[in-house]
Order: sequence, then C-alpha cells, then structure tokens
Amino acid sequence: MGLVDQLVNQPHYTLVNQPRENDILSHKELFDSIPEEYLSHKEKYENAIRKTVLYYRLMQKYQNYKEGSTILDETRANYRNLVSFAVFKDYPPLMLHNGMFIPAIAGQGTPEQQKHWLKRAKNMEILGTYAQTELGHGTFIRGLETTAEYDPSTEEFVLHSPTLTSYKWWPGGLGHTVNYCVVMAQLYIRGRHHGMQPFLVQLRDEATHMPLPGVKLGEIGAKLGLSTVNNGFLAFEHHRIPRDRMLMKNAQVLKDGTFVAGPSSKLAYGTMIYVRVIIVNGMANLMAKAATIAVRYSAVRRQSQIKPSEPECQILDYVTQQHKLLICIATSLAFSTCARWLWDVYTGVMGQMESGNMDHLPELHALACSLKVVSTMDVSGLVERCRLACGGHGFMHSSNLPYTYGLATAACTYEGENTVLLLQTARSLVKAWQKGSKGKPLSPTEAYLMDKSPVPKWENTLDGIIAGFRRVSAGKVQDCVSKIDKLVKMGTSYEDAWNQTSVRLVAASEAHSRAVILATFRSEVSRAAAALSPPLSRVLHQLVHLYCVYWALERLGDLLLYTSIAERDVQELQQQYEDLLQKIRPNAVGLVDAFDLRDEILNSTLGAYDGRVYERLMEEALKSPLNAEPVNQSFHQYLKPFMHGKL
Ligand SMILES: CC/C=C\C/C=C\C/C=C\C/C=C\CC/C=C/C(=O)SCCNC(=O)CCNC(=O)[C@H](O)C(C)(C)COP(=O)(O)OP(=O)(O)OC[C@H]1O[C@@H](n2cnc3c(N)ncnc32)[C@H](O)[C@@H]1OP(=O)(O)O
Ligand SMILES: Cc1cc2nc3c(=O)[nH]c(=O)nc-3n(C[C@H](O)[C@H](O)[C@H](O)COP(=O)(O)OP(=O)(O)OC[C@H]3O[C@@H](n4cnc5c(N)ncnc54)[C@H](O)[C@@H]3O)c2cc1C
Repeated sequence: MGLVDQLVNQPHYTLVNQPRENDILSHKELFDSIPEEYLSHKEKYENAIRKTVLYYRLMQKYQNYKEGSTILDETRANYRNLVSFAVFKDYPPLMLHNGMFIPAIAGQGTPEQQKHWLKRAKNMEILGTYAQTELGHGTFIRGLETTAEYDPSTEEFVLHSPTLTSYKWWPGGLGHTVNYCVVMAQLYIRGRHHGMQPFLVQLRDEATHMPLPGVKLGEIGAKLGLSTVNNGFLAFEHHRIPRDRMLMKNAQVLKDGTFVAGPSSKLAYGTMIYVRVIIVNGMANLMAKAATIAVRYSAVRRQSQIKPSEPECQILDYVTQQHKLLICIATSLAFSTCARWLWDVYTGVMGQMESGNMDHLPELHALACSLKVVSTMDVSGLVERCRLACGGHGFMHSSNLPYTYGLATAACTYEGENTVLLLQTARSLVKAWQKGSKGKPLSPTEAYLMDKSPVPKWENTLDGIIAGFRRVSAGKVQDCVSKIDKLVKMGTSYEDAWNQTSVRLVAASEAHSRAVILATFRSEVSRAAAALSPPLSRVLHQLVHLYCVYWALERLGDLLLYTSIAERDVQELQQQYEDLLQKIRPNAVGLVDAFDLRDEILNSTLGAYDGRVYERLMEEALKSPLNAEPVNQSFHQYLKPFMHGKL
C-alpha cells in the first residue's frame, strides 16, 4: 500500500513494527537460522523451496485465500509482495507462478481453460512459469524459434526446439521447480505461420517430477542476483500436446486446423503489459525499503563534526546526505502513486477490451513501457545511492542493500529491456505527433504534444516545472520527427532514419515519461491530501515539490533548450531545493517509518526500528561459519607450510 494510501486510510499513523498476533511473520521457521549467504548454490535453492512451501501455506491461511478472488486482487495484495521480502532476500522460485503463469492463463485462456487451470494453479496443485525468452532472442519476439506445428490427424500440437538458440532460457522456476509452463511459440498449420501463440505445457510428471519424454530441462547457473529464482532452460524434441492446450481466448485453432485470428495479434503480448504495470508498484516497494534502511542508518550513524566545538553529528545532518536520500522517499511515493494511477488505467482498458474496444491499448502499452523503464532505472540507481550513502556497512549483505539492488536492477532487463521499451514509447509519440499534425485528436497523456502556444515565461512553480517538462518532451519529439523526415527526404529508408535518430528518440521517450510522472504525482497527491490533516498535507506537498525541483535541476540542459528558463531562475531553483531539504529533514525518519516496513521485511542490520546497528552487525558477523573456530584448517594445510618455505 503506497504511503499516500496508508496516510489517507489511517489518519493517525500507528506504527505496527511489532509482530502482529497470528501473523505470518510470527512463524520463526520462516527465517534462516544461518544467513543464506553461507549456503552453497544448491543449498540456497533447497532452503528457498523449504521456505516457499511454508510461506504459501501460511499466506493462504492468513490471507483467507478465497477461491473467487481475482488475479487483480491477488496481485494488488501488497502484503504478499512485502512479506516475501522478509522470507526471501532474493525472490522465491515460485515468483513466476503468481507473477506470470497465473496471469497468463487469466489473460489468454478461454473461460473453460481458466476454470480448469486457474483452480489447480491457485491451489498450488500445479506450479508454472512463463517461457518466452530463448537463448538467442529476448527482445525480438517475432524472431523466437520455438515452433508449434498443428497436426489435424491427431488434433495435437508438436512443440519443437529446432536449434540451440531456440532453447527457452531465463524463465523463473523453470530449472527444477515448476511442472507446467505457458510457452510462447510460433504457430504453424500446414506450413503456414500464424504468429506467436501461448501454449499451456506440462513439463514434468506430476508424481515423480521427472521431465516428460521430449522435454529437456535445467537451470542456467549463478547470476548477479535472484539466486533462488531457479531461472532455467527448456527444449522440446517433437513434444506433442493436445489441441486444447493452446490458450485460445484471443486466437483459436479448430479441430480441422482452421486458424481463427483474434481481434489483434498483439493480444498475445498482454501478459507483458500486465507485469510492466505491476513492476512500477514493485519498484516503489523496493525504494521504500532502501530509503528506510539508509535514512534510519543515517539518523543513527554519527561521523565527524560540523563544528569542531560540537560532538560528532548524525550523518543525516550533512546536506549532501539529505540530497542523496530525501529524493528516495519522494521517489517511492511518486512511483506508488503512479502505480495506482497506471493500475486504474490498465483495468479500465482491460474492461473496454472485454467489450471489444481496443482503442486505448496502444496508449496503455506506451505508458506501461515508459513507467516500467523510468521506475526501474530510477530505483536501481537510487538503491545503489542508498548503499553508497551507508559507507562500508552498506556493502554488507546483512544491510540488505546489495540484495535490494539486485532485485531492482534485474527489472531494468526483464519484462522488456529498458532501451527497447523506451523505443516502443517513442514509436507511439512519433505516431501521435504525425496524427496530431493532421488535426486528429490525441490520447489524454499525449495531447500536450500539440500545444503550439508560444513558449511562456518560465515560472519556478510546480505548474511551471511540469509545463516545462511537457515542452521538453514535445520539443524533442518534434526534433526527432524533423530529423527522420530530413533523412528520408535525402533518400534514407525510414527504418535507417529511425535507427540514426534512436538516441534522440530514447531521450524524447524518457522526457515524456517524466512529464507524465510529475503531473500524475502532483495531481494524485493534491487529490489525496484534501483528506489529510494540514501538517500531513504540508509534508506531502513538500515531497512533491522536492521531486519536481530535483528533476528540473537534473534536466537543466533540456529546460534551457526548450523553455525560457534563465540563469536567475536556475539560481532560485537551486535555493528552493536546498530550502526544501532543510524543511523535510526533521520529518525524514518519520516519513520512512510511515512506510511501515517491519524489521523482518527490511531484513537489515542497518535499518532495524530499534537502531541497534552495531550490535546487529556484530551478531550477524558471528554467524559466519568461519567464526566457529579461532584457527581455520587452511592454516595447517597451506599457510604454515607456505610460511615455512615447505610449500
Ligand atoms: C521488483 C519487482 C517488481 C514486481 C515483482 C512483483 C510482481 C511481478 C511478478 C512477476 C514479474 C517478476 C519477474 C518477471 C520475470 C521476467 C519475465 C520476462 O522477462 S517475460 C519476457 C519479457 N519479454 C519482453 O518483454 C520482450 C520485449 N520485446 C517486445 O515487447 C517486442 O518484441 C517489441 C515491442 C520490443 C517489438 O516487437 P515487434 O513485434 O518488433 O513489434 P513492433 O515494434 O513492430 O510493434 C508492433 C506493434 O505492436 C505493438 N506492441 C508491441 N508490443 C505490444 C504489447 N506488449 N502490447 C500491445 N501492443 C504491443 C507496438 O506498439 C506496435 O504497434 P503499432 O504497429 O505501432 O501500431
Ligand atoms: C532476472 C531475469 C529474469 C527473467 N525472467 C524471465 C522469465 O521468467 N521469462 C522469460 O520469458 N524471460 C525472462 N527473462 C528474459 C528477459 O525477458 C530478457 O532478458 C529481456 O527481454 C531482454 O532480452 P535479451 O536478454 O535477449 O537482450 P537483448 O534483446 O539481446 O538486448 C541486448 C542489448 O541489445 C539492445 N537491443 C535489442 N534490441 C534492440 C532494438 N530493437 N533497438 C535497440 N537496441 C536493441 C538492448 O537495448 C540491449 O542493450 C529474464 C531476464 C532476467 C535478467
């Protein structure tokens, strides 16, 4: 639940940092007796499975897991996301089961297929993942090589991996955990290609868990993070599945092999939009976690003196530390606010599509791409900033900042690599510009592109900054269109012109995303603040103000190019920013406390509520197996003979 929602729903903010009675986190067996850093690769996985089964059983008990609850409710059950941080520093092997396997069935299956498979999946009778990416292709979906050839004589699909590069590669849980998956494969009927389609495929025997004949499975090896997600590989050797295993909500294959196309071939990509929307909220949670750890630690840590005559100060009193960290609080709030707004857009478009109206799908796709990119890019950068702001202790796994960075930075790549998705949004912006230039109406989030009024006098206000970001985006899009048009007029193909302009297109796409985020953050907080006490409303508006001024200073070059901002405005903005740091500093700890992330969820020696940082660091250090004995056996085996010249 975002900070604004928490504050709105709980007028007097009660900190519940103690284990609640009858709460999943009160089950100590959920937690590791020794830190998982000291386990082997295999032990980490096995321990994660142990915790996974306990976690899901308890989650079902405490979340009164209703059969009828929709996927949307489940996924928005932030509690699960947050609690999973407590149990799994890295994500669980079943993250894809809830995160993509179930949503893919819900989004791509017929009502009958949903009825049958969702029941089994939500009861954890079967475990699944989403297998799209291959060793040779991740971005270019149309280049994926796994084939599904329909055999009308047996009414079966024959799945096959024709090359090494066609092996499915990366899907979470695929290595040793799941026994089913949704496989995205190129459909062929009587030699004719019918595009990428989703197939629900059993991979392992439900009793023995052995891979089925014609199915090759394994895990892809050690990674930067997500060490317990069990990302795996999958290959098919002419593996046959019944016709009813193609998820046929959008497109169908009849018994005789007749292909019935869906309203749009892109509906098969629907699960990706859904996950991109969810990721924005996930980033807000990660940012809240890292900000809580770093701000609390900065309130406990005393280092050096501001005045030689005074004792060592809290490092949070250094304005440079405030500059590093207060934007993190505002960023978490910005993305949790935008996530809820994007969720409402998503559910609205899904509702329209249920009645056959596809008009708003392109705008949703562009928004989901841009917000997924900016939230993952900003949060991974700011989580790393939180780690650096904690000095040496931030480098400890026990701080939980390195793990949190791994979770955030992974999202810059999965669910659509960030550059590629920004280019998708750029595609939408260029089309909107061309459409608007012909006088046609644009979607609500892109309508500002057609603002042809003269550039107004710059104002150092929220309205002025947001209008400025819109000017930057529109100006960049116009420059891209002009460059592409100029290249095409010189005889360059449109595709080559697009590629030669792509650095600018990515920048235009990011500028658009920032304009959307600033405007949404400001309007959503203004709407929610009306229900808050004046002091609370004031601090939230200070955070919105900080966020807008911060990004104006970060993007000064663009503002100087496309708006009338002048040097004196910049000086004033810088002063505004420093004044805001000073105003927010007294509330910094209170604000991260308001994220209400319990110690078990923070999982951090630096961020615990009681502030006993040094005792916790020492407690964790003593858990190292190396500390079990004063002299390690390697001294006698190697060092001693080496030091005596005998080795
Ligand atoms: C902290 C973590 C946060 C949350 C955790 C908690 C919950 C989340 C749970 C699970 C998630 C966690 C982990 C996920 C694990 C990872 C999973 C994966 O990675 S799955 C694989 C993801 N892969 C991709 O995203 C591939 C990216 N590539 C593409 O999308 C396409 O190839 C691309 C769009 C780049 C290009 O495709 P192409 O066919 O070349 O299309 P083209 O550019 O020509 O455009 C054609 C046409 O289609 C429109 N379009 C493209 N994609 C979509 C879409 N998805 N939906 C709708 N429309 C789409 C595009 O706009 C264009 O339209 P026009 O022709 O312009 O009209
Ligand atoms: C932790 C993790 C978990 C994952 N989980 C899953 C999963 O569960 N299921 C699944 O199916 N997949 C999963 N993936 C795979 C993920 O979806 C792909 O890695 C992602 O789509 C990027 O594709 P790629 O790896 O082939 O990179 P590539 O697409 O090869 O990208 C490499 C580089 O090429 C650039 N590039 C590529 N195409 C273009 C273009 N058109 N224009 C400009 N630049 C371009 C990219 O910007 C990037 O810099 C996971 C990946 C990770 C890291």
